[in-house]
Amino acid sequence: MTSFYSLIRSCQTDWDHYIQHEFIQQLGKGILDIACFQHYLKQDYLFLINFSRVWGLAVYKSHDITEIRQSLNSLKTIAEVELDLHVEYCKKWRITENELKTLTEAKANTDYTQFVLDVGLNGDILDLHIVLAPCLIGYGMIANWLRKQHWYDAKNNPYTSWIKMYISKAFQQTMQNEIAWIDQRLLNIDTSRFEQLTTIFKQATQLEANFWQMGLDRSF
Ligand SMILES: Cc1ncc(CN)c(N)n1
Repeated sequence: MTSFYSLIRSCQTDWDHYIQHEFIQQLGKGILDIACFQHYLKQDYLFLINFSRVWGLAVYKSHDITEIRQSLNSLKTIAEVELDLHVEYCKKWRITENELKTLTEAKANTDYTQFVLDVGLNGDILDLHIVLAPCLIGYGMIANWLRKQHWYDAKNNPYTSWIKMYISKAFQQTMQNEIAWIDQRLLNIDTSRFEQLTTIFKQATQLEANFWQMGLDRSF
């Protein structure tokens, strides 16, 4: 049976590279250079703004009022809650709001958001959810993977607060709801449609891994 996990299996090597990326391993061990994490956080502010635009697109692409409300809810959560939390979180890492507003967008960031927006504009609501899946579901799975590692020492790790956001019940529940939504839509698709979706999923997964690499290299 085709399910969300079939998408992962279709690009297992890329998926593992993303979930277990060097950036994540160093973060989990608490040895990631703070400058790399700060660079990542700054770029992620720009990413979240673009990400909220994509949910706006999902509102437009929705089939019915239930889907409209669902997408609107995601848009509101990012624009009204997550972005404010991100700005506050950045302050703890000595990144000012002014700095966030005057950032230059890194290539890995532009490439990723451009791809997501292109898929969103040209595809349907299912394409949109699939292109966003490595982002939404991937971070929850990264947090779960980190939790399973023996070297995760929560007390002495400066990045524990970041990991906790994605281990949280609220985030894990959102992730499970998204997996269920996708599973439902994958039930009745044919092989060629599934192949289209695997191409989108694989590319988005690679672009997420590039985002980690951008953080690690502090590149623009
Ligand atoms: C680049 C990226 N990907 C995913 C997430 C988690 N929604 C994020 N904050 N930033």
